[in-house]
Amino acid sequence: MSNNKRLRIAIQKSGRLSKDCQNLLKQLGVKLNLREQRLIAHATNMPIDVLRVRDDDIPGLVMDGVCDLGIVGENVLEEVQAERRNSSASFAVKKLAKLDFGYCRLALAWPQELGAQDKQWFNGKRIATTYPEILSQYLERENIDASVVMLTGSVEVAPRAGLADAICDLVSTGATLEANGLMQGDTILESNACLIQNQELADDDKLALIDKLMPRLRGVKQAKESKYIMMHAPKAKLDDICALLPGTGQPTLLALAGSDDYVALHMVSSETLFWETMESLKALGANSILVMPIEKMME
Ligand SMILES: Nc1ncnc2c1ncn2[C@@H]1O[C@H](COP(=O)(O)OP(=O)(O)OP(=O)(O)O)[C@@H](O)[C@H]1O
Ligand SMILES: O=P(O)(O)OC[C@H]1O[C@H](OP(=O)(O)OP(=O)(O)O)[C@H](O)[C@@H]1O
Ligand SMILES: [Mg+2]
Repeated sequence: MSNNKRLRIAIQKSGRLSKDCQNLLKQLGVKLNLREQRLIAHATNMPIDVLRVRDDDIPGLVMDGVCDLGIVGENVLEEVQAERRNSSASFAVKKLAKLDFGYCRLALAWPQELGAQDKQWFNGKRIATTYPEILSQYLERENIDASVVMLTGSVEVAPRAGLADAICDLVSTGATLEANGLMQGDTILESNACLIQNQELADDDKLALIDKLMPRLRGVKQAKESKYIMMHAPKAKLDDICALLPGTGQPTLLALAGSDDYVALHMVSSETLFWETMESLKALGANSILVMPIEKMME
């Protein structure tokens, strides 16, 4: 257990999740002095320390209580959980939130020249992956008798190198598969980054700090999805205009200096305005239509 009085958060040191994790902490109001080479960064305005490590180590650090919180891909979390379930190490964590970055999927792929294949094709084949536990569970579920070849990197070259017949790897744009002449098959897992907490965390001050950060996290997410919409709207068409606006929120109507026919209409919407809706609003006589991003929100 961490007996440090400061809340310890583990994030990826350098890789796909690093920038997004740093941005998130900044949006939550955590001021960090991140010097590139430092393993631990201390927040200057809250009792928080950020540990920067390899993503593979993050679930274990949180499960063992070395860190109180961690941000990691669900793919890595599931793999480590399955690994630890087989040994007698602790594997439970509390998933506090699924985050809106780090999206990727774990998918099967094989050489393009073999053409489309069904699941039965994998029987007797060798599949290279960095996620042996997740893959084995899938194979068992689907009743496929294939062998798993564990590689920690460059999985895409395995078929060409003769190390395996197929692969099971992370895909986001599909560019890496294409560059290696591979064809994508079933998705085994869809993954986002997530925020996890040590399950046995009992320190009241740390729990209170997490309780303070969680509404901020929700606020950041909500703000990202929301827009502030403003326009000048003809009074005579207000009902038609409101019917076109997304969401159920009531707009604010303000008098427009020098005009008896128009009002200024403002509203916070949970979604953006599509061009088509803006054109319809304009056709009803609205003008000066603005759709603006929102930085922070608290309801
Ligand atoms: N296109 C993508 N490919 C791989 N991972 C992605 C992608 N998009 C998002 N991710 C997520 O980012 C996580 C980290 O990916 P990255 O490639 O930086 O890991 P890594 O090479 O294992 O880094 P580390 O050195 O920390 O072990 C992945 O586990 C996954 O959750
Ligand atoms: O579908 P794509 O958009 O091409 O992304 C998929 C690739 O990205 C990841 O590797 P990454 O680039 O993070 O490098 P790494 O394997 O060295 O970690 C992953 O292992 C794939 O190789
Ligand atoms: Mg890693």
